Amino acid sequence: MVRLEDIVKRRSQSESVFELQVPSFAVHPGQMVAVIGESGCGKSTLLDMIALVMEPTEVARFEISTGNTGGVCDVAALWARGDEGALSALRRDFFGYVLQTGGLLPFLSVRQNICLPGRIKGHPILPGRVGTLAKRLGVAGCLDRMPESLSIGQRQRVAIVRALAHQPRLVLADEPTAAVDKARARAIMDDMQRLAEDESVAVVVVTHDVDLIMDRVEVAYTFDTIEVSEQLTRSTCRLVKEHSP
Ligand SMILES: Nc1ncnc2c1ncn2[C@@H]1O[C@H](COP(=O)(O)OP(=O)(O)OP(=O)(O)O)[C@@H](O)[C@H]1O
Repeated sequence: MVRLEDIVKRRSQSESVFELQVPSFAVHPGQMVAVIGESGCGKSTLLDMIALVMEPTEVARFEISTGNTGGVCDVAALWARGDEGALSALRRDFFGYVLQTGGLLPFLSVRQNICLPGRIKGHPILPGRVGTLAKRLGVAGCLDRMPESLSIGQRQRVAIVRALAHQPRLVLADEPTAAVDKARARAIMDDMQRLAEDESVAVVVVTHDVDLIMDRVEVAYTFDTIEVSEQLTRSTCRLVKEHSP
């Protein structure tokens, strides 16, 4: 569904340069892939490139399969010719996002929060879908409440409903369980994994929590980071797991 090969991203800050190398990265429909590693190793940089919000510095191959008919979009070519219209359309239609702290707007009800991305994107949400997803994630009773009256765990579950409501093909989750305790984190990861399988949605989860994620995913990537010189830090993304859980 998403395939990256030989991608490099260089980020400069005053005198120092951080270089992320991604020899190979892939995620397929129905699969949950973990991206793990220490703070500063490049997890968010990789996620931002996959989300098409950060342009790679060098790229050999960056492809997204856009439909069930086998259509493949050459993202590298879109970046190369600065086709912002096509990139925006992909961002709008293809992705769902789950953020670290839920990111719900406090002045909208839970239901309005869930429906907002679909409204902004101009994608009507199928009748009954919000209720069905909310029921599956145990937040059906929260739909007409305001976010402030929900626990942190409930807010994260609502954020997952919101990410999936408009039927994206790929969900990007950046530390989705950082704000909840271990038991809730396990339950939320299990829910995301089951939903990914049932809906044939691909999920990329960025997390520090190796114990939490490794038993749950078929595929995981991490980073080898070295200080090449005082000025240059190089981090290389590599596969650490590729088995059935
Ligand atoms: N805006 C920026 N400009 C230049 N360099 C940056 C910028 N943001 C981050 N970096 C550098 O890029 C490197 C990777 O950052 P990134 O945020 O991808 O790491 P991370 O693994 O997601 O970290 P964390 O787990 O702490 O969120 C870091 O060394 C950081 O110093």
